[in-house]
Amino acid sequence: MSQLRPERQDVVIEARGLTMKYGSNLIQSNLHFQICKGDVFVIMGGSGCGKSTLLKHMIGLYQPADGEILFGGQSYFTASQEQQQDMRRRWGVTYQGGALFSDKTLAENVALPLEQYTTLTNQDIRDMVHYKLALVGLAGFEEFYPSQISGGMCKRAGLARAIALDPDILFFDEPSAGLDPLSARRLDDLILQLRDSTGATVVIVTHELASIFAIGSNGIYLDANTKTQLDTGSPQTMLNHSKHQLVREFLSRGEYGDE
Ligand SMILES: Nc1ncnc2c1ncn2[C@@H]1O[C@H](COP(=O)(O)OP(=O)(O)OP(=O)(O)O)[C@@H](O)[C@H]1O
Repeated sequence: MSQLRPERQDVVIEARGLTMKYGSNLIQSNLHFQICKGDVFVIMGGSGCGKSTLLKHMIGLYQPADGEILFGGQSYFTASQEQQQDMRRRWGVTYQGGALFSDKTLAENVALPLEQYTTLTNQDIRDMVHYKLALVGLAGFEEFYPSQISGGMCKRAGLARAIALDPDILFFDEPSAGLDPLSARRLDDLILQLRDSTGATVVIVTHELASIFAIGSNGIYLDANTKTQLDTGSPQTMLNHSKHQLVREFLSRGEYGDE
């Protein structure tokens, strides 16, 4: 089993004995990890090991088969409806491709959570939308539809929507999938910049080794065969010191795996 980091005061998310299943199909069992404030926590592992599934459990889309995920000590599934709404309000989620509504402009897309969760006036919402789009480098694109901008811009617009409510935790599923290396790098920089300017904690599913090392401060490696975590900690530490050859191989694209 992997090493847990020592207990820290600023733990934002903690998984304890988390087991995830679809019906009777076991995906991962007995996961333990801690994510601290300001971490960029990377969920890693081979195809189909359950990375997206873990993210979906974290945001309350699926209930653990066993164990729990705690946010500041509170499980989403034992929280009251009011607490659940409050938790969701503090999460910003972006899916692959940005998942924008194609029949809405960028401004309308970013305005949605503000309309849903706040009592801001229309003018305040317009100002906030303008500010958030400017933060991700999309000032002036308010009236564009997703089909009129590039894939990278769509992802940035998705990010603007995710940060609309100034979330404490940002969740990303494969944010740079399909982007050219330069755009992927810019997205990484943007994620770090937003983390630094908002103080948010970031949880990210990614296959991109460059991203893993550029932005990951902490993470977990899930194994599809044994259906459990092989390691947790910083990607660099795992690369240099993981006792699992598979983890070192994964993080070095096969070049650093020999025992
Ligand atoms: N809604 C679902 N219902 C049933 N099985 C599912 C569901 N979603 C995913 N699975 C299965 O769970 C396993 C893990 O899927 P998941 O998408 O979490 O893996 P992943 O590590 O994110 O994969 P990839 O790297 O290929 O995106 C896969 O075998 C997948 O077929």
